Amino acid sequence: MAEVDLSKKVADRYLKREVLGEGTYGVVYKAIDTKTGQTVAIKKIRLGKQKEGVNFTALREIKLLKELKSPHIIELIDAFPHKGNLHLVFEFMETDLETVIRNTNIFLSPADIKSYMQMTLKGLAFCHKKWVLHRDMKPNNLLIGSHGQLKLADFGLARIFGSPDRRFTHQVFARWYRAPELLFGAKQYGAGVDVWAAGCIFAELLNRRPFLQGSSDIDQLGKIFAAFGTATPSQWPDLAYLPDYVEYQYVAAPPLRSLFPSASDDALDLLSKMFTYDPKARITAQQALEHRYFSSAPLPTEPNKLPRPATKRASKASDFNPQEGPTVLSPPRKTRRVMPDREGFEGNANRTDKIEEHAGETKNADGEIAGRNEQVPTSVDFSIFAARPPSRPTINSADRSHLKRKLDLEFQHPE
Ligand SMILES: Nc1ncnc2c1ncn2[C@@H]1O[C@H](COP(=O)(O)OP(=O)(O)OP(=O)(O)O)[C@@H](O)[C@H]1O
Repeated sequence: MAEVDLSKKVADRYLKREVLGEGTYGVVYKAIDTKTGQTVAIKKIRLGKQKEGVNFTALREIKLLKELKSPHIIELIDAFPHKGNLHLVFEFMETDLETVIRNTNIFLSPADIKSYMQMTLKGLAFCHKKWVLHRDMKPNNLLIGSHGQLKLADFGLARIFGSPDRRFTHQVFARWYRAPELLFGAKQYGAGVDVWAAGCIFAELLNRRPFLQGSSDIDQLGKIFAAFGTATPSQWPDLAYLPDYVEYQYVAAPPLRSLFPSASDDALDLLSKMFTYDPKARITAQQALEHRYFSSAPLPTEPNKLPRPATKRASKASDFNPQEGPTVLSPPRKTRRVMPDREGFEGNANRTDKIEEHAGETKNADGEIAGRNEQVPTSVDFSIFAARPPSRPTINSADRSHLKRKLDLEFQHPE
C-alpha cells in the first residue's frame, strides 16, 4: 500500500497536458513538472504481462540511462511506476529531424546538414564510449530543442523493453536504417549498427528522402547491395557465417556520386566509410567526428541558426498554471500502417518463405537455408551494455565458443 501511495505522490508531481503522440512502447504526454515548472515529455510504457512490475534488470538499466548525461542525449529526468505502467520523464523537445527533413519549406544548406550530423555523431560517440548502443536510430528519434540543439532520444530502450512486436507497429520503417549484419541475423553486434543508421540519416539529409526503403529484410539487403554493390567475403570475411546469410546475385556498385549529386567529396568519403559492410572495418562515431568533412568549409551551422519548422510544439514553462487541474485526454489511436513482418527482428521463422517470395532477386547458395540456420545458435542474448556479459546466458559454453569461432563478431569496443 505504501508503494502505491509513493508512486501516486511521484505521479502527482507531473501535471499531464496533451498527448504528443504514440510510439512503439506507448503514449507520450506533454506534462509540467510542478516541482520545477519545467515542461517535460512523459512516455507511458505499457508493462503488458509483467503484472509484477518492471524486472530488476530493467530497473538497473533505467538507472544507468538516468546517468547518461550529454548535451546530445535526451535527459531521462525521472522514472516511476504508476497504475501498472512505467512512466519515463524526459526533457521536452520542440520538434524532430524527420519533421525538418520532410518540411519542403525548409532549405538545408551543406553547413546545416553538417551541423545536424555533427550533433548526431557527438551523441552517438558519447554513448558508445559508455558501452551503450541505441539500436533504433532514425530521424524521428533525433529530437530538436528550442535552440536548435539536436539530441538522441530512446537510447537503450530497445534493450530494456525488448524488440517490439513488429507485426503491428510502425517500426517497419526502422528497417530502412538497419545495418546489413542485423539483416543477416547477427546476434552479437556492436556500435557499428548505430553508425550505419547514422549513415542512412546522413543520406536522407542530403537527398531529403529515406535512402534505402526496403519492404522486407530481404528487399532491404537487395536495396543496400544495389546502392553499394553486393557484399563479398573479401570485403567482409564474416559475411558467410552470419545466421541468415544467403548469397545474393552479384551487382556492381554505381558511382557513389550518382546517388548523392549534391554532396561534397568529403561528404561522400565519410558516407562511404559509414556504409562499410564489415562492421569491424566501419568507421566509429568518434572517428567520423574527426573526419575532415567536419573541419573543412563550410563549417557546421551554429545550432541556434539552424532552420526549423514554423509550427512548433508549444513548450513554454508559462504553460504551468498551478490553479488548473491536470488535463487528461484519452490518447488518440495513432493510425498505424500495419505491415505484417512475420519474421520480426529477432526470429528466423518464415525466412525460407521470404526467400521464396523474393526468388527473383536473390539466390540461395545451396537451398539449405533452414538447415544452415540450425547450425548456428541463435539464442545469444543481446547486450547493449557491451562491456558486461549478457544477463541471462541462454547457450552453453560449447555453443558459445563455436559461435565465436564461426562469427568472430565480438562487440567492437570503440577506442
Ligand atoms: N522528449 C520529447 N519531447 C517532445 N516530444 C516527444 C518527446 N519524446 C517523444 N515525443 C513525441 O511523442 C511522440 C511519440 O514518440 P515515441 O518516441 O514514443 O515514438 P515515435 O518516435 O513516434 O516512434 P518510435 O516508437 O517508432 O520511435 C512523437 O510525436 C514524438 O515526437
